Amino acid sequence: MSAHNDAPIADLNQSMAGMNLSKNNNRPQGNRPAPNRGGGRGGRGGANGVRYVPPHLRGKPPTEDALGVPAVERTTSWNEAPLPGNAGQPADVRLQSGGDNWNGGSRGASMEPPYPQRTQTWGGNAGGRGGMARDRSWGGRGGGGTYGGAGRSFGRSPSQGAWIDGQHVPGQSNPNLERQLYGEPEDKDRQATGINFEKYDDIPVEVSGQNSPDPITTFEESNLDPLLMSNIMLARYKSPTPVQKYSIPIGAAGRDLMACAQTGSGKTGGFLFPILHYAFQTGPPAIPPTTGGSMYRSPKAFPIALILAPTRELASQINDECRKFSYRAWTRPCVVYGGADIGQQIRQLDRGCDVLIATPGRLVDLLERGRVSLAAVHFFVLDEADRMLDMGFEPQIRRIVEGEDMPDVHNRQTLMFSATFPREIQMLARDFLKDYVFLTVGRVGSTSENITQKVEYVEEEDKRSVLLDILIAETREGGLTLIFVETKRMADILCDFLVMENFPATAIHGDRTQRERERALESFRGGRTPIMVATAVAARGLDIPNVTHVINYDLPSDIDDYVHRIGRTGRAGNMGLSTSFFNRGNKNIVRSLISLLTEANQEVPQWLNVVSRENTGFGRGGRGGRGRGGGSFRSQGYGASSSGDWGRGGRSGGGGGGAFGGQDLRKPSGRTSDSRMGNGGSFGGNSRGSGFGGPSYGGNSGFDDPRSGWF
Ligand SMILES: Nc1ncnc2c1ncn2[C@@H]1O[C@H](COP(=O)(O)OP(=O)(O)OP(=O)(O)O)[C@@H](O)[C@H]1O
Repeated sequence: MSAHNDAPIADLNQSMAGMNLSKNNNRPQGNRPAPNRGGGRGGRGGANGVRYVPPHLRGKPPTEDALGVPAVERTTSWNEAPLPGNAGQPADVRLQSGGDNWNGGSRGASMEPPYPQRTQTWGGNAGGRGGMARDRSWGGRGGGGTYGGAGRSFGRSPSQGAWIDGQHVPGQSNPNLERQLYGEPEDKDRQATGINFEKYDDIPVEVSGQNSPDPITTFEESNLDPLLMSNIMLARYKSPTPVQKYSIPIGAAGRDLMACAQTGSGKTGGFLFPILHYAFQTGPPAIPPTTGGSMYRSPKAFPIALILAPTRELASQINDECRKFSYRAWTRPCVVYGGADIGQQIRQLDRGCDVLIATPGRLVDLLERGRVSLAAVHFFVLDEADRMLDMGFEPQIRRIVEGEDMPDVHNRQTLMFSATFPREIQMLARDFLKDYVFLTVGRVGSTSENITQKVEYVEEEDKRSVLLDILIAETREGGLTLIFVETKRMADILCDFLVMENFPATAIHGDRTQRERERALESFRGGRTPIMVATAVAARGLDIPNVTHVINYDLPSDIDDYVHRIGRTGRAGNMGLSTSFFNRGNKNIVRSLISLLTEANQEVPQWLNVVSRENTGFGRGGRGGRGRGGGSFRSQGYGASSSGDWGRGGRSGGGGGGAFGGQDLRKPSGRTSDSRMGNGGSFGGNSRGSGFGGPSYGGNSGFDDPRSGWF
């Protein structure tokens, strides 16, 4: 019996009657004993309908969450009450419920109410030892079956497909679940494609690598598995994005891929479609004989695909996408990440895990506990690959890839995706790839032209008032505003400030608990707090519909981080706006910022060009060199009251250091008399007397390495 058959128990018994249980086409008929646990727990679970209560919740009132934590806890933020869809349940409670819901996910739509009693039985109706094993078992007695068969009774629902006798048998349609997974056409919390979706096709694509397969132009010609196609149609994807046009045939041809495409252009589908196509066509893998469990060991998950992502929220989102495209299929996605109850995640893994989405730290933990084997991994994916291979993560990635039982590079398919890919990381990435295709849609690290990018000169001390100006002027119309700051502390401070000013804001950063992070994201996504202050933890990958404005309150020091941050808007062909506050602390980014703006046909403020030209002098004021008293940028008219347009005359007058060059920059392009640009800003003047690059700006005070909180 195959452990991957997750048809309902009753249906399964029927179908088993006519099944040749000994036939198992693509996996070894191991002579391992079936773990006692499967049958045994079936017995304990008893008949259908008995509700399983996890050990740590037994005897507790149902009002407590799955972690045993009371529902009420501190939120610094506005209105972070649970979403109606979640009915007061934190994500971890969702993990417990409905059959197709067992992976949870950050969206409130993760519930599958119709089948709770089935999915929470343990061992199913067969009961006792002879029943279907809960776990993947290895040809054991009592109908335990072999891996990949029908033994996974725990958590199944009628909509879960199965792999029976070498055939993929899709589960039954479930309109409720469909609504939850795919939403209604007009759902605001789903990313609808925007008016510029077709324009993705105008972006030049470059492919290098030997014998790269031809791209497809439509889904219809892709030869994707019919069930996957039907799920893609349910998701209302009409045509593939450029990265998908290439990655689908490249993936199907068994090739490795390093793909670089702009933010919001469908890279997630770019790797999920080839994985799921393969899985739906070939069924469960054979478990390598040396790595299976035994009756004395804990059960292990043997995913066929491992997808690594840098943040919990992104991992959760990929899991949601995977669930969407795995609807009615035999495959079960599963997500594990830090900050959440590991026991809960282990229970999820025990129920079956075919596509594992993980953050590296938690995966290493589970590998060390022997709960996951990578021996059956056919696809290894690094999403945000450049981030995953930078100094923060690289050792863990190497440990996972090289220090465990994952097939070597020649015996797996490796796919890497990102919107940015610094050259040195590309070189490093080669360690994990073989004969790969390198795909670029647009220039590596370019931004989407769907994002209108503005850069405003704002001194540090003026940022708050400028921000308020922007937020007040914003005609929100249901749009969401995401504000990036550099430190966790600043995220809290700014969020509190906005709340005090009566703006509905929340915050997300690495010092908040996972529950707080999830709630913040939910309340932002749902529009109850349409302003979210975030650190870099929210910079990559998050696909939140209706983010109409990204504000870089603090610019990052790395241009690639800028690309990812502003990429939270202007996705899937929609238009978006980004505003970045620039001041002397950001001189490091100026040149690359100008290149990026120019390339994306964005307006480059004249003053920014001047900053760039004078960059060599830009940082010297602090050292008391050029800045002292002379050559003040501002005294030459930038922000001087006489210049009118540049604001209010600055605070400190010119001359404090600066040395921004001696040009008259009055009336820079596009400025009106609003207060932002010159709102006390003193480009050359600096009341602290430190000049450009002085210690107060862009320094590290209060800076927390965002990496420390990424898990
Ligand atoms: N073929 C398609 N047709 C319509 N919508 C699509 C298609 N492919 C992806 N999308 C939608 O586009 C949005 C962005 O996709 P996705 O999150 O995969 O982008 P990405 O390239 O991974 O972005 P990032 O670089 O920020 O991670 C999602 O809401 C997704 O559902």
